[in-house]
Amino acid sequence: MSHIAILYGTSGGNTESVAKSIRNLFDDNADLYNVDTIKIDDIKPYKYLILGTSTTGIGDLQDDWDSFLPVFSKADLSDKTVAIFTLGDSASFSSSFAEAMKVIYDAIKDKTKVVGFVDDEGYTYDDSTAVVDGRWVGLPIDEDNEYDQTDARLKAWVEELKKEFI
Ligand SMILES: Cc1cc2nc3c(=O)[nH]c(=O)nc-3n(C[C@H](O)[C@H](O)[C@H](O)COP(=O)(O)O)c2cc1C
Repeated sequence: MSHIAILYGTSGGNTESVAKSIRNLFDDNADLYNVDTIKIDDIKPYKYLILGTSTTGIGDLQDDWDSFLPVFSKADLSDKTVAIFTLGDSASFSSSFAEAMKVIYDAIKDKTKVVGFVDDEGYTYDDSTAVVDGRWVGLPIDEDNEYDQTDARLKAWVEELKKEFI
C-alpha cells in the first residue's frame, strides 16, 4: 500500500478530477478515497493525507464532508501530516472564495501537522477566511475561471508537498 491517501468530497466532479491530477503528480503513489464512502479505519495506514473539498453554500464544506469531518477530526491524527485543497469560484463567490478549506483547517489544526500553505499572490477575490497571516491554509483551485492556471498551481504545490512527505 502506498503511503499517501487523498480524501475528497465533490458535488459536480471538479474536486475528484483535481484529486486524480494530484495522484498523477505523485506518480500514482497515492490512494484515492471519496469521503461519501470512506470508513475512518481506512486512513489508519497512512502517514500523509491530502484532504480536498469543494466550497459550497456561502463558504461551506462540500456536503459529504459535513458528516465525515466530525469523525475524522476525532481520530488520532497525531502521527500524520496533512495538506488541504479546495475548489472554489473566485468570481461568483468572491467574498467567500475557497473558504471550505478553513473549516477543515480549524477542525484539525490543533491535532495534527498541517502543511502546504500557499502564498496569496496571483489570486483575485474580495475576501476569504481561508487566508491566515497572508497565506492560504491550503491550495485553492478555481476551475470555473482560472482553469488555465490549475496545472501550474498543482505542480508547484505537489513539489512543495514532496519536501514534507518523506
Ligand atoms: C451552490 C453553490 C455554492 C457555491 N459557493 C461557493 C463559495 O461560497 N465559495 C467558493 O469559492 N466557491 C463556491 N462555489 C463554487 C464551487 O466550489 C466550484 O464550482 C467547484 O469547482 C465545484 O467543485 P465540485 O464539482 O467538486 O463540487 C459554489 C458552487 C455552488 C454550485
